[in-house]
Amino acid sequence: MTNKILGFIGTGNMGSAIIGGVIGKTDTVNAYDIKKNENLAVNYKESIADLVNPSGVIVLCVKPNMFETVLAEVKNADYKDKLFISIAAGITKDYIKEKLGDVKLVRVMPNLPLCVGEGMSVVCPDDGLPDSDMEIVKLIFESSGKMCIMSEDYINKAIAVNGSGPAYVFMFIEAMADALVKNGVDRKNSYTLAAQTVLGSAKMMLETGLHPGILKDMVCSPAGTTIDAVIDLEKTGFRHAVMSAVQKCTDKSVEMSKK
Ligand SMILES: NC(=O)C1=CN([C@@H]2O[C@H](COP(=O)(O)OP(=O)(O)OC[C@H]3O[C@@H](n4cnc5c(N)ncnc54)[C@H](OP(=O)(O)O)[C@@H]3O)[C@@H](O)[C@H]2O)C=CC1
Ligand SMILES: O=C(O)[C@@H]1CCC=N1
Repeated sequence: MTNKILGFIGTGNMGSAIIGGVIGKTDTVNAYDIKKNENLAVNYKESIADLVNPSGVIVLCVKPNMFETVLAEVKNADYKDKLFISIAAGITKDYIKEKLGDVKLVRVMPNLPLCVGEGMSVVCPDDGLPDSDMEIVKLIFESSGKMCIMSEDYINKAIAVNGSGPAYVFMFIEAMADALVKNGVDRKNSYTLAAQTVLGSAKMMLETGLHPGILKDMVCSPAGTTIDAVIDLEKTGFRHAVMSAVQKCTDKSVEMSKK
């Protein structure tokens, strides 16, 4: 529990996912968005200045292309001693400090599964950030999943797995389900089979701590069904396709960070 007032700018996919985890863990959650999400139990303010002035912590959850506009409005408020948390891809801490000066700043790359309490957030704090501020960051991002602390130097690499990765996983689930549908299984059961299989496999790896190769080998019976699928996946370049996609995503993050 923190007695700091949290203020969210942007309550779309990610703003609302993060808010969902912190509701009840702090006295007040305020928000500003150009359109209100009536399903969120937050106090919407009418302007960015109205949001920033009473807040102790400001979480920036707008798209990267809105940062210039939003930070210009933040500058019209009482913002100097506040803690800022930015979750945007491609917006560096240097960029924010260029606009706001030397504010207390933490860059975070969270992911969409925060909205079901199974998020993975990469947290890049400023050197020397007070422990009390770090406690708030932990409160926010550990309420809806796991977090790890890294230097900002690694954030473009991390984004390509924890930030963007859910999209690839959803595609994998969809592909497995489509294959079931081709073989006559109904859609609903196909999605449940595919999604629960991904969930269970991920949970097993995290809970056992075993190497993924060992777990894969446990599924591949000699002359059984799985090894035929594994050989086909290797032939069609499955693992290369994933590694190449992750690299493309990293390259895009680096490119976005140059602007
Ligand atoms: N989606 C994801 O999986 C992840 C996204 N991120 C980062 O999170 C950030 C937000 O992404 P996401 O939640 O998906 O985006 P959304 O578009 O869902 O949410 C952004 C919200 O901000 C609103 N908005 C636009 N302009 C302003 C403004 N000037 N002031 C206040 N609110 C405004 C948007 O309204 P409107 O829709 O009307 O424009 C929208 O409601 C991005 O920077 C992204 O890089 C990080 C990790 C994962
Ligand atoms: O696609 C994007 O730019 C954002 C960042 C990570 C996930 N979605």
